[in-house]
Amino acid sequence: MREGRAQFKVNMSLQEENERLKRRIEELERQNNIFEQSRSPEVVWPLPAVEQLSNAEIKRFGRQLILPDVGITGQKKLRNTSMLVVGAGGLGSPICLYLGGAGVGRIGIVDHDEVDISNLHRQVIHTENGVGVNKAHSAAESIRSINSHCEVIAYDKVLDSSNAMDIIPNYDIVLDATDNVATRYLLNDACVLAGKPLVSGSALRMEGQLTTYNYNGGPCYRCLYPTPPPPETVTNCADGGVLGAIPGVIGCLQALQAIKICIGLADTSFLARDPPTLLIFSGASSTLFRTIKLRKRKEDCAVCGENPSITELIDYVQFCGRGATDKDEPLKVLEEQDRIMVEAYQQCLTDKTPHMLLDVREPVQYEICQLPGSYHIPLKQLKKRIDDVKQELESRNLAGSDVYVICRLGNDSQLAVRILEENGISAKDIVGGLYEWANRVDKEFPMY
Ligand SMILES: Nc1ncnc2c1ncn2[C@@H]1O[C@H](COP(=O)(O)OP(=O)(O)OP(=O)(O)O)[C@@H](O)[C@H]1O
Ligand SMILES: [Zn+2]
Repeated sequence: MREGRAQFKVNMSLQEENERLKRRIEELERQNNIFEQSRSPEVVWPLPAVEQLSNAEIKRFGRQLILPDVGITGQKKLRNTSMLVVGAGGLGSPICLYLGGAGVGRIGIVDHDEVDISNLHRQVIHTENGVGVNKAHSAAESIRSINSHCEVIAYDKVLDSSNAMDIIPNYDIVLDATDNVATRYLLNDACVLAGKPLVSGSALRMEGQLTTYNYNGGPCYRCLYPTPPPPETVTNCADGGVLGAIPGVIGCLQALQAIKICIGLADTSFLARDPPTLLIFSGASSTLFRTIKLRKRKEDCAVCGENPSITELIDYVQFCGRGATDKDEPLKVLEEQDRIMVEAYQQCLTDKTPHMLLDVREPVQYEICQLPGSYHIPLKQLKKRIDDVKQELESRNLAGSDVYVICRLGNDSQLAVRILEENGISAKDIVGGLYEWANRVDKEFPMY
Protein backbone atom coordinates (compact mmCIF):
# COMPACT_ATOMS: atom_id res chain seq x y z
CA MET A 1 0.00 0.00 0.00
CA ARG A 2 2.74 2.38 1.14
CA GLU A 3 4.88 1.33 -1.85
CA GLY A 4 2.00 2.11 -4.16
CA ARG A 5 1.71 5.57 -2.67
CA ALA A 6 5.46 6.16 -3.02
CA GLN A 7 5.32 5.06 -6.66
CA PHE A 8 2.39 7.40 -7.19
CA LYS A 9 4.44 10.29 -5.72
CA VAL A 10 7.39 9.49 -8.02
CA ASN A 11 5.06 9.39 -11.03
CA MET A 12 3.55 12.71 -10.03
CA SER A 13 6.90 14.44 -9.62
CA LEU A 14 8.07 13.02 -12.97
CA GLN A 15 4.89 14.28 -14.55
CA GLU A 16 5.38 17.72 -12.97
CA GLU A 17 9.00 17.81 -14.15
CA ASN A 18 7.84 16.80 -17.61
CA GLU A 19 5.27 19.62 -17.64
CA ARG A 20 7.87 22.12 -16.44
CA LEU A 21 10.30 21.12 -19.19
CA LYS A 22 7.55 21.30 -21.81
CA ARG A 23 6.73 24.84 -20.67
CA ARG A 24 10.42 25.77 -20.78
CA ILE A 25 10.76 24.40 -24.35
CA GLU A 26 7.69 26.37 -25.42
CA GLU A 27 9.15 29.49 -23.82
CA LEU A 28 12.52 29.07 -25.59
CA GLU A 29 10.83 28.39 -28.92
CA ARG A 30 8.79 31.56 -28.46
CA GLN A 31 11.86 33.67 -27.71
CA ASN A 32 13.67 32.12 -30.63
CA ASN A 33 10.77 32.98 -32.94
CA ILE A 34 10.93 36.62 -31.97
CA PHE A 35 14.66 36.64 -32.43
CA GLU A 36 14.27 35.08 -35.90
CA GLN A 37 11.57 37.56 -36.79
CA SER A 38 13.58 40.58 -35.74
CA ARG A 39 16.59 39.19 -37.64
CA SER A 40 14.61 38.25 -40.74
CA PRO A 41 16.56 39.41 -43.83
CA GLU A 42 13.72 41.59 -45.15
CA VAL A 43 13.51 43.62 -41.95
CA VAL A 44 16.33 46.09 -41.44
CA TRP A 45 16.74 47.54 -37.94
CA PRO A 46 16.44 50.41 -37.30
CA LEU A 47 14.09 51.59 -40.03
CA PRO A 48 16.28 52.98 -42.82
CA ALA A 49 15.74 56.75 -43.17
CA VAL A 50 14.28 58.09 -46.41
CA GLU A 51 15.61 61.47 -47.58
CA GLN A 52 12.95 62.23 -50.15
CA LEU A 53 9.35 61.29 -50.80
CA SER A 54 8.64 59.58 -54.12
CA ASN A 55 6.14 61.02 -56.62
CA ALA A 56 3.80 58.17 -55.73
CA GLU A 57 3.94 59.18 -52.07
CA ILE A 58 3.37 62.86 -52.90
CA LYS A 59 0.26 61.87 -54.87
CA ARG A 60 -1.01 59.49 -52.20
CA PHE A 61 -0.59 61.87 -49.27
CA GLY A 62 -1.48 65.07 -51.16
CA ARG A 63 -4.48 66.03 -48.99
CA GLN A 64 -2.40 65.61 -45.85
CA LEU A 65 0.77 67.17 -47.27
CA ILE A 66 -0.88 70.50 -47.97
CA LEU A 67 -1.71 70.96 -44.32
CA PRO A 68 0.75 73.50 -42.90
CA ASP A 69 0.98 71.34 -39.76
CA VAL A 70 2.23 68.39 -41.80
CA GLY A 71 3.97 69.48 -45.02
CA ILE A 72 6.84 67.56 -46.59
CA THR A 73 8.78 67.65 -43.32
CA GLY A 74 5.97 66.08 -41.31
CA GLN A 75 5.25 63.46 -43.95
CA LYS A 76 8.92 62.47 -44.08
CA LYS A 77 8.94 62.16 -40.29
CA LEU A 78 5.97 59.79 -40.51
CA ARG A 79 7.75 57.81 -43.20
CA ASN A 80 10.85 57.53 -41.02
CA THR A 81 9.07 56.54 -37.84
CA SER A 82 8.19 53.10 -36.49
CA MET A 83 5.24 52.57 -34.19
CA LEU A 84 4.24 49.54 -32.17
CA VAL A 85 0.54 48.81 -31.66
CA VAL A 86 -0.11 46.33 -28.87
CA GLY A 87 -3.56 44.77 -29.30
CA ALA A 88 -5.41 44.58 -32.62
CA GLY A 89 -8.90 44.71 -31.13
CA GLY A 90 -11.40 47.55 -30.69
CA LEU A 91 -8.77 50.26 -30.17
CA GLY A 92 -6.06 48.69 -32.30
CA SER A 93 -8.32 48.49 -35.37
CA PRO A 94 -8.74 52.24 -36.00
CA ILE A 95 -5.19 52.88 -34.78
CA CYS A 96 -3.72 50.52 -37.39
CA LEU A 97 -5.99 51.78 -40.17
CA TYR A 98 -5.16 55.45 -39.57
CA LEU A 99 -1.46 55.00 -38.91
CA GLY A 100 -1.11 52.80 -41.99
CA GLY A 101 -3.17 55.23 -44.08
CA ALA A 102 -1.20 58.24 -42.81
CA GLY A 103 2.10 56.86 -44.10
CA VAL A 104 3.88 55.65 -40.96
CA GLY A 105 6.97 53.85 -42.28
CA ARG A 106 6.89 50.76 -40.08
CA ILE A 107 4.10 49.40 -37.90
CA GLY A 108 4.53 46.47 -35.53
CA ILE A 109 1.35 44.78 -34.33
CA VAL A 110 1.27 42.40 -31.36
CA ASP A 111 -1.75 40.18 -30.71
CA HIS A 112 -1.96 36.52 -29.74
CA ASP A 113 -5.70 36.17 -30.18
CA GLU A 114 -7.80 35.07 -33.14
CA VAL A 115 -10.61 37.03 -34.77
CA ASP A 116 -13.99 35.99 -33.39
CA ILE A 117 -17.37 36.80 -34.92
CA SER A 118 -18.26 38.79 -31.76
CA ASN A 119 -15.28 41.10 -32.43
CA LEU A 120 -16.49 42.43 -35.76
CA HIS A 121 -18.96 45.03 -34.47
CA ARG A 122 -16.01 47.11 -33.28
CA GLN A 123 -12.77 45.56 -34.51
CA VAL A 124 -13.30 47.03 -37.95
CA ILE A 125 -9.91 46.13 -39.39
CA HIS A 126 -10.95 42.45 -39.49
CA THR A 127 -13.54 40.84 -41.77
CA GLU A 128 -15.83 37.81 -41.71
CA ASN A 129 -13.28 36.00 -43.86
CA GLY A 130 -10.71 36.56 -41.13
CA VAL A 131 -12.64 34.78 -38.38
CA GLY A 132 -10.22 32.27 -36.84
CA VAL A 133 -7.14 34.08 -38.18
CA ASN A 134 -4.60 35.58 -35.77
CA LYS A 135 -5.48 39.26 -35.26
CA ALA A 136 -1.93 40.58 -35.76
CA HIS A 137 -1.75 38.88 -39.19
CA SER A 138 -5.30 39.87 -40.12
CA ALA A 139 -4.62 43.53 -39.22
CA ALA A 140 -1.27 43.46 -41.04
CA GLU A 141 -2.98 42.25 -44.23
CA SER A 142 -5.54 45.06 -44.02
CA ILE A 143 -2.86 47.73 -43.57
CA ARG A 144 -0.90 46.34 -46.52
CA SER A 145 -4.02 46.47 -48.67
CA ILE A 146 -4.49 50.16 -47.78
CA ASN A 147 -0.85 51.19 -48.06
CA SER A 148 1.53 48.71 -49.62
CA HIS A 149 4.46 51.07 -48.86
CA CYS A 150 3.98 50.60 -45.14
CA GLU A 151 6.20 47.89 -43.68
CA VAL A 152 4.10 45.86 -41.27
CA ILE A 153 5.47 43.32 -38.81
CA ALA A 154 2.98 40.99 -37.14
CA TYR A 155 3.91 39.43 -33.79
CA ASP A 156 1.36 36.68 -33.21
CA LYS A 157 2.11 36.23 -29.52
CA VAL A 158 1.31 37.50 -26.05
CA LEU A 159 3.51 40.46 -25.16
CA ASP A 160 4.98 39.57 -21.78
CA SER A 161 8.08 40.10 -19.64
CA SER A 162 10.04 37.53 -21.64
CA ASN A 163 9.73 39.31 -24.99
CA ALA A 164 8.75 42.96 -24.39
CA MET A 165 12.34 44.22 -24.20
CA ASP A 166 13.18 42.38 -27.43
CA ILE A 167 10.41 44.20 -29.28
CA ILE A 168 9.71 47.63 -27.72
CA PRO A 169 13.19 49.22 -27.97
CA ASN A 170 13.02 48.74 -31.77
CA TYR A 171 10.11 51.20 -32.10
CA ASP A 172 9.85 54.97 -31.67
CA ILE A 173 6.33 55.25 -30.28
CA VAL A 174 4.20 52.61 -28.52
CA LEU A 175 0.40 52.49 -28.46
CA ASP A 176 -1.43 50.52 -25.78
CA ALA A 177 -4.60 49.10 -27.32
CA THR A 178 -4.99 46.20 -24.90
CA ASP A 179 -7.67 45.44 -22.38
CA ASN A 180 -6.02 44.18 -19.23
CA VAL A 181 -4.19 45.54 -16.23
CA ALA A 182 -1.18 43.21 -16.41
CA THR A 183 -0.31 44.39 -19.93
CA ARG A 184 -0.83 48.03 -18.93
CA TYR A 185 1.85 47.76 -16.21
CA LEU A 186 4.11 45.70 -18.46
CA LEU A 187 3.90 48.26 -21.27
CA ASN A 188 4.39 51.13 -18.87
CA ASP A 189 7.52 49.67 -17.31
CA ALA A 190 8.96 48.53 -20.64
CA CYS A 191 8.38 51.99 -22.17
CA VAL A 192 10.02 53.72 -19.19
CA LEU A 193 13.00 51.34 -19.37
CA ALA A 194 13.29 51.77 -23.14
CA GLY A 195 12.59 55.54 -23.04
CA LYS A 196 9.54 55.42 -25.35
CA PRO A 197 6.33 57.48 -25.17
CA LEU A 198 3.25 55.38 -24.52
CA VAL A 199 -0.08 56.49 -26.00
CA SER A 200 -2.64 54.72 -23.89
CA GLY A 201 -6.35 54.23 -24.49
CA SER A 202 -9.22 52.32 -22.95
CA ALA A 203 -12.87 51.81 -23.82
CA LEU A 204 -15.73 50.09 -22.05
CA ARG A 205 -19.50 50.28 -22.36
CA MET A 206 -20.17 53.90 -23.47
CA GLU A 207 -16.98 55.42 -22.05
CA GLY A 208 -13.38 55.84 -23.07
CA GLN A 209 -10.14 57.37 -21.83
CA LEU A 210 -6.96 58.58 -23.44
CA THR A 211 -3.62 59.77 -22.15
CA THR A 212 0.07 59.75 -22.98
CA TYR A 213 2.56 58.40 -20.47
CA ASN A 214 6.28 58.84 -20.18
CA TYR A 215 6.29 61.77 -22.59
CA ASN A 216 7.81 65.21 -22.28
CA GLY A 217 8.88 64.65 -18.65
CA GLY A 218 5.31 63.72 -17.73
CA PRO A 219 4.20 60.91 -15.43
CA CYS A 220 4.15 57.20 -16.16
CA TYR A 221 1.20 54.92 -15.43
CA ARG A 222 2.76 53.86 -12.11
CA CYS A 223 3.13 57.50 -10.99
CA LEU A 224 -0.68 57.65 -11.07
CA TYR A 225 -1.54 54.05 -10.13
CA PRO A 226 1.31 52.59 -8.06
CA THR A 227 -0.66 49.43 -7.25
CA PRO A 228 -3.09 47.43 -9.38
CA PRO A 229 -6.79 47.22 -8.51
CA PRO A 230 -8.08 43.93 -7.02
CA PRO A 231 -8.64 41.57 -9.99
CA GLU A 232 -12.31 41.01 -9.15
CA THR A 233 -13.05 44.75 -9.55
CA VAL A 234 -11.80 44.90 -13.15
CA THR A 235 -14.38 44.63 -15.93
CA ASN A 236 -13.57 43.95 -19.58
CA CYS A 237 -15.63 44.28 -22.78
CA ALA A 238 -16.68 40.63 -22.62
CA ASP A 239 -18.22 41.21 -19.17
CA GLY A 240 -19.33 44.84 -19.38
CA GLY A 241 -20.13 45.22 -23.08
CA VAL A 242 -19.03 48.04 -25.39
CA LEU A 243 -20.62 50.05 -28.20
CA GLY A 244 -18.46 49.65 -31.30
CA ALA A 245 -18.02 53.36 -32.02
CA ILE A 246 -16.58 54.03 -28.54
CA PRO A 247 -13.20 52.31 -29.09
CA GLY A 248 -13.49 53.73 -32.61
CA VAL A 249 -13.34 57.28 -31.20
CA ILE A 250 -10.57 56.55 -28.70
CA GLY A 251 -8.50 54.54 -31.20
CA CYS A 252 -8.69 57.42 -33.71
CA LEU A 253 -7.53 59.84 -31.01
CA GLN A 254 -4.65 57.52 -30.10
CA ALA A 255 -3.59 57.45 -33.76
CA LEU A 256 -3.87 61.25 -33.89
CA GLN A 257 -1.80 61.65 -30.73
CA ALA A 258 0.92 59.30 -32.05
CA ILE A 259 1.01 61.24 -35.33
CA LYS A 260 1.27 64.53 -33.41
CA ILE A 261 4.13 63.20 -31.29
CA CYS A 262 5.87 62.05 -34.46
CA ILE A 263 5.57 65.31 -36.40
CA GLY A 264 6.21 67.50 -33.36
CA LEU A 265 2.71 68.86 -32.87
CA ALA A 266 2.03 67.15 -29.55
CA ASP A 267 3.97 69.69 -27.51
CA THR A 268 1.21 72.19 -28.14
CA SER A 269 -1.51 69.59 -27.60
CA PHE A 270 -3.64 69.51 -24.48
CA LEU A 271 -2.37 66.00 -23.85
CA ALA A 272 1.16 67.23 -23.30
CA ARG A 273 0.28 70.20 -21.13
CA ASP A 274 1.99 70.69 -17.84
CA PRO A 275 0.51 69.16 -15.72
CA PRO A 276 -0.54 66.48 -18.23
CA THR A 277 -4.13 65.67 -18.95
CA LEU A 278 -6.45 62.69 -19.08
CA LEU A 279 -9.17 62.90 -21.71
CA ILE A 280 -12.47 61.32 -20.69
CA PHE A 281 -15.03 60.51 -23.35
CA SER A 282 -18.61 59.77 -22.33
CA GLY A 283 -20.44 58.59 -25.41
CA ALA A 284 -23.83 58.80 -23.71
CA SER A 285 -23.50 62.36 -22.40
CA SER A 286 -24.28 65.50 -24.38
CA THR A 287 -20.90 67.11 -23.77
CA LEU A 288 -18.97 63.98 -24.84
CA PHE A 289 -15.50 65.14 -23.79
CA ARG A 290 -13.91 66.45 -20.63
CA THR A 291 -10.35 66.57 -19.41
CA ILE A 292 -8.84 66.25 -15.98
CA LYS A 293 -5.40 67.32 -14.90
CA LEU A 294 -3.09 64.52 -13.88
CA ARG A 295 -0.45 64.65 -11.20
CA LYS A 296 3.11 65.32 -12.28
CA ARG A 297 5.80 62.69 -12.46
CA LYS A 298 6.41 61.26 -8.98
CA GLU A 299 9.96 61.63 -7.81
CA ASP A 300 9.63 58.43 -5.82
CA CYS A 301 7.88 56.45 -8.56
CA ALA A 302 9.00 52.80 -8.46
CA VAL A 303 9.98 52.80 -12.13
CA CYS A 304 10.46 56.37 -13.42
CA GLY A 305 11.46 58.00 -10.10
CA GLU A 306 14.88 59.20 -8.96
CA ASN A 307 15.80 55.89 -7.29
CA PRO A 308 13.70 53.29 -9.06
CA SER A 309 13.21 49.91 -7.40
CA ILE A 310 12.08 48.40 -10.73
CA THR A 311 15.02 48.31 -13.10
CA GLU A 312 13.90 45.33 -15.15
CA LEU A 313 10.54 43.80 -16.03
CA ILE A 314 8.80 41.87 -13.28
CA ASP A 315 6.14 39.14 -13.17
CA TYR A 316 3.01 41.15 -14.02
CA VAL A 317 0.62 38.24 -13.66
CA GLN A 318 1.71 37.86 -10.06
CA PHE A 319 1.76 41.64 -9.48
CA CYS A 320 -1.78 42.12 -10.80
CA GLY A 321 -3.28 38.80 -9.71
CA ARG A 322 -4.48 38.19 -13.26
CA GLY A 323 -2.86 37.62 -16.64
CA ALA A 324 -3.20 39.18 -20.08
CA THR A 325 -5.24 36.37 -21.54
CA ASP A 326 -8.06 36.74 -19.04
CA LYS A 327 -10.39 34.67 -21.22
CA ASP A 328 -8.32 31.62 -20.33
CA GLU A 329 -8.01 32.53 -16.69
CA PRO A 330 -11.40 32.87 -15.07
CA LEU A 331 -11.51 34.41 -11.64
CA LYS A 332 -11.12 31.92 -8.80
CA VAL A 333 -12.18 33.32 -5.47
CA LEU A 334 -14.00 30.28 -4.03
CA GLU A 335 -12.89 26.90 -2.68
CA GLU A 336 -13.77 23.76 -4.67
CA GLN A 337 -16.49 22.74 -2.20
CA ASP A 338 -18.40 25.96 -2.94
CA ARG A 339 -18.61 25.25 -6.67
CA ILE A 340 -20.29 22.73 -8.95
CA MET A 341 -19.78 21.93 -12.62
CA VAL A 342 -22.56 22.45 -15.14
CA GLU A 343 -22.97 18.68 -15.58
CA ALA A 344 -23.49 18.29 -11.83
CA TYR A 345 -26.08 21.04 -11.91
CA GLN A 346 -27.86 19.27 -14.76
CA GLN A 347 -27.91 16.16 -12.57
CA CYS A 348 -29.50 18.21 -9.75
CA LEU A 349 -32.27 19.13 -12.16
CA THR A 350 -32.75 15.53 -13.25
CA ASP A 351 -32.75 14.33 -9.61
CA LYS A 352 -35.06 17.19 -8.61
CA THR A 353 -32.65 18.13 -5.80
CA PRO A 354 -34.33 20.91 -3.82
CA HIS A 355 -32.55 24.18 -4.61
CA MET A 356 -33.09 27.68 -5.95
CA LEU A 357 -31.23 28.96 -8.99
CA LEU A 358 -30.17 32.59 -8.65
CA ASP A 359 -29.11 34.46 -11.79
CA VAL A 360 -26.99 37.53 -10.95
CA ARG A 361 -26.55 39.04 -14.42
CA GLU A 362 -27.62 42.58 -15.32
CA PRO A 363 -31.30 42.87 -16.42
CA VAL A 364 -30.31 43.57 -20.03
CA GLN A 365 -28.48 40.23 -20.13
CA TYR A 366 -31.19 38.34 -18.27
CA GLU A 367 -33.68 39.48 -20.92
CA ILE A 368 -31.60 37.86 -23.67
CA CYS A 369 -31.84 34.34 -22.22
CA GLN A 370 -32.25 32.54 -18.91
CA LEU A 371 -32.65 29.04 -17.47
CA PRO A 372 -36.22 28.15 -16.49
CA GLY A 373 -37.23 28.73 -12.87
CA SER A 374 -34.34 31.06 -12.11
CA TYR A 375 -34.72 33.89 -9.64
CA HIS A 376 -33.09 37.12 -10.78
CA ILE A 377 -31.17 39.67 -8.71
CA PRO A 378 -28.24 41.52 -10.34
CA LEU A 379 -24.99 41.21 -8.39
CA LYS A 380 -24.89 44.95 -7.76
CA GLN A 381 -28.20 44.78 -5.83
CA LEU A 382 -27.56 41.54 -4.00
CA LYS A 383 -26.20 42.95 -0.72
CA LYS A 384 -29.26 45.16 -0.31
CA ARG A 385 -31.71 42.46 -1.34
CA ILE A 386 -30.63 39.55 0.85
CA ASP A 387 -34.08 39.57 2.49
CA ASP A 388 -35.66 39.09 -0.94
CA VAL A 389 -33.56 35.95 -1.41
CA LYS A 390 -34.65 34.63 2.00
CA GLN A 391 -38.32 35.41 1.27
CA GLU A 392 -38.13 33.78 -2.15
CA LEU A 393 -36.62 30.65 -0.61
CA GLU A 394 -39.47 30.54 1.90
CA SER A 395 -42.17 31.16 -0.69
CA ARG A 396 -40.76 28.27 -2.73
CA ASN A 397 -40.66 26.07 0.44
CA LEU A 398 -36.90 25.86 0.06
CA ALA A 399 -35.72 27.46 3.31
CA GLY A 400 -32.34 25.89 4.23
CA SER A 401 -31.79 24.48 0.72
CA ASP A 402 -28.80 25.45 -1.38
CA VAL A 403 -28.90 28.44 -3.67
CA TYR A 404 -27.05 27.74 -6.91
CA VAL A 405 -25.72 30.92 -8.47
CA ILE A 406 -25.20 31.48 -12.18
CA CYS A 407 -23.99 34.36 -14.34
CA ARG A 408 -22.60 34.54 -17.85
CA LEU A 409 -19.00 33.40 -17.40
CA GLY A 410 -18.82 32.31 -13.77
CA ASN A 411 -17.02 35.32 -12.28
CA ASP A 412 -19.84 37.44 -10.79
CA SER A 413 -21.54 34.28 -9.54
CA GLN A 414 -18.53 33.57 -7.30
CA LEU A 415 -18.72 37.03 -5.78
CA ALA A 416 -22.46 36.48 -5.24
CA VAL A 417 -21.82 33.17 -3.44
CA ARG A 418 -19.49 34.99 -1.05
CA ILE A 419 -22.17 37.60 -0.29
CA LEU A 420 -24.83 34.93 0.28
CA GLU A 421 -22.57 32.88 2.55
CA GLU A 422 -21.65 35.99 4.55
CA ASN A 423 -25.37 36.43 5.13
CA GLY A 424 -25.97 32.88 6.32
CA ILE A 425 -27.38 31.50 3.05
CA SER A 426 -25.84 28.26 1.85
CA ALA A 427 -24.78 28.77 -1.78
CA LYS A 428 -22.80 27.19 -4.58
CA ASP A 429 -21.31 28.67 -7.74
CA ILE A 430 -21.99 27.05 -11.12
CA VAL A 431 -18.51 26.95 -12.65
CA GLY A 432 -18.20 28.77 -15.99
CA GLY A 433 -21.82 29.96 -15.89
CA LEU A 434 -24.17 29.97 -18.86
CA TYR A 435 -21.21 29.94 -21.23
CA GLU A 436 -20.24 26.46 -20.05
CA TRP A 437 -23.90 25.43 -19.89
CA ALA A 438 -24.26 26.31 -23.58
CA ASN A 439 -20.95 24.64 -24.42
CA ARG A 440 -21.35 21.39 -22.54
CA VAL A 441 -24.97 20.80 -21.67
CA ASP A 442 -27.37 22.55 -24.02
CA LYS A 443 -25.88 23.45 -27.41
CA GLU A 444 -29.16 25.14 -28.36
CA PHE A 445 -28.90 27.65 -25.50
CA PRO A 446 -28.25 31.13 -26.97
CA MET A 447 -24.90 32.61 -26.01
CA TYR A 448 -23.72 36.18 -26.51
N1 LIG B 1 -0.28 41.08 -23.55
C1 LIG B 1 -0.88 41.06 -24.73
N2 LIG B 1 -0.21 40.67 -25.84
C2 LIG B 1 -0.81 40.65 -27.04
N3 LIG B 1 -2.09 41.02 -27.25
C3 LIG B 1 -2.80 41.41 -26.18
C4 LIG B 1 -2.26 41.44 -24.87
N4 LIG B 1 -3.21 41.86 -24.02
C5 LIG B 1 -4.31 42.08 -24.76
N5 LIG B 1 -4.09 41.80 -26.06
C6 LIG B 1 -5.03 41.94 -27.18
O1 LIG B 1 -5.61 43.22 -27.12
C7 LIG B 1 -6.87 43.17 -27.78
C8 LIG B 1 -7.86 43.99 -27.00
O2 LIG B 1 -9.02 44.02 -27.75
P1 LIG B 1 -10.45 44.28 -27.16
O3 LIG B 1 -10.33 45.14 -25.96
O4 LIG B 1 -11.30 44.81 -28.25
O5 LIG B 1 -10.93 42.87 -26.59
P2 LIG B 1 -11.04 41.37 -27.14
O6 LIG B 1 -10.25 40.56 -26.19
O7 LIG B 1 -10.74 41.24 -28.58
O8 LIG B 1 -12.60 41.12 -27.08
P3 LIG B 1 -13.59 40.39 -26.12
O9 LIG B 1 -13.18 40.79 -24.72
O10 LIG B 1 -14.90 40.91 -26.52
O11 LIG B 1 -13.41 38.94 -26.41
C9 LIG B 1 -7.26 41.71 -27.92
O12 LIG B 1 -7.23 41.35 -29.27
C10 LIG B 1 -6.21 40.98 -27.09
O13 LIG B 1 -5.89 39.71 -27.64
ZN1 LIG C 1 6.36 56.89 -12.86
